[in-house]
Formats: sequence, structure tokens, C-alpha cells
Amino acid sequence: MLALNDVTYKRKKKVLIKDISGEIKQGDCISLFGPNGAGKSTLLKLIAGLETPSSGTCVNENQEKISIGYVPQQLALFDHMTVRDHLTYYEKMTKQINQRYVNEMIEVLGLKDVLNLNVESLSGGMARKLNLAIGLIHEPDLILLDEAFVGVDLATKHDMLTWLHQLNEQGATNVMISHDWHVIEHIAQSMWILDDGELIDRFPIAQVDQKQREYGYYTGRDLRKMFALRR
Ligand SMILES: Nc1ncnc2c1ncn2[C@@H]1O[C@H](COP(=O)(O)OP(=O)(O)OP(=O)(O)O)[C@@H](O)[C@H]1O
Repeated sequence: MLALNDVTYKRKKKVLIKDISGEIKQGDCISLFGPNGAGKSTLLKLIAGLETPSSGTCVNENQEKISIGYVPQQLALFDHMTVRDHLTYYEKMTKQINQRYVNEMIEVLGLKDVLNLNVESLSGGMARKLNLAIGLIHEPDLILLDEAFVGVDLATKHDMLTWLHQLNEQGATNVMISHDWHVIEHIAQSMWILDDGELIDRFPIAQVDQKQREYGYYTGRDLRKMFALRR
């Protein structure tokens, strides 16, 4: 679907992403993992096409266009608009006509009861759910999630993960950033480990126990501790 070839990204002379190569195949569910400042969000923006590599390429291997749903870490919502107005606005903008899909999404995310509320009166978790709904409203082929589950209660997180898993099984491709082991182990098929702008490892989720033992000996910054926090 997408091939990253020696992607490097610099900002103000600082190298934020160093020479990353990798392939994202249709139906993948990849978790980008690593300490704060490792470059995960920057890599996700490069995959989304929101940033351009300083060198190297990010190539769409399909002939047909890929629709991308990018859910940023920062909420991109309008305080004085209702939940319903947000959804209607983005439905129109993305020309989404599959009402069944949109209704299912509203149901799963528990947004039904807050449709008439303004964003300013939503709880933090609710606002995050609306942020996710907007990013996914057009049934994207490639779903890119940057910390989409922060502050979401456990029951809703379970429903969201089940739904994302279902979309993944229907053919959607998922690349997500999460520090939450519950999220990673529930849906990720593989992990890409970033540290200091480099892709230092990638492995199938089935190897996570073995990798946890290995990273016990890793001398890098926070990775050992991050794995240690896994139950
Ligand atoms: N617009 C920018 N200008 C300059 N430096 C930036 C910019 N955006 C990010 N950086 C720097 O790039 C590095 C990687 O940031 P990035 O947000 O990609 O990391 P991250 O792994 O997603 O971190 P976190 O887990 O904290 O979200 C950091 O050192 C950050 O300070």
C-alpha cells in the first residue's frame, strides 16, 4: 500500500526522522511505539502526507487513490458547534453518503446522547471520541491514529477497539500511536519501535514477550522502563 524508502525529515537543521524504510501493507495494524520525542507523530504526519520528507520517499504502491483518515493528538473541534453539526459538516465535506456506517459509528462511540450538545460542554473523553469520529467519517482505507484513546473510559475504549478491529478485518489498514498496552495488545498485529528518530526494531505482536525480555537489556533512554510497565 505504502512504501517508505530511506525517509529522513529535518526541521530547523534538526534531524527528526532518520533514514526510515518500511512497508505498510493493506490490512496491517501497526503500532508505533517509543518514548516521548522519539518521532512517532512526525512519522505519522509523513505517512499521512501532511509533511514531506527532506530526503527519501513515501510511495503509494497502489494504482488507485488511498483515502486517509488522520486523527491528530490535538483535538480539532469548534467549541460553539454541536456534535451533530460537526458530523454533518464533515459528512458533506467528505461526500459520505453511507448513513449506515455513520450511524454505527455514532452508536459505537456513544455519541448518540450528546448529538445536540456544543463541544464546549463535552467531557474530555467525549470530545476525543468526536475527534475520532470525524477522522473516520469517510470510511478511510488507511486509518492513522495519534493517541486517539487518551482519556476515554474503559467501556468505550473496548467498543472503539472492537470496532477498529472490525474495520481492519474488512480491509482497512491501521497505523496508530499509543502508549497503552491494553490498546496495543488488543488490535496491533505488529510493532515498530522508534527511538531518537530511528526505527530501531519491528516485529509481529506475537514476539512481544521475547522483545520485552530483550529490551530489559536495552541501554537506550526509556524503552527498558516502557516495556517494564507491561504486565
Ligand atoms: N514543528 C516542529 N519544529 C521543531 N521540532 C519539532 C517540531 N515538531 C516536533 N519537533 C521535535 O521533533 C521530535 C519528535 O517529536 P514527535 O512529536 O514526532 O515525537 P513523539 O514520539 O510523537 O513524542 P510524544 O510521544 O511526546 O508525542 C521532538 O524532539 C520534537 O521536539
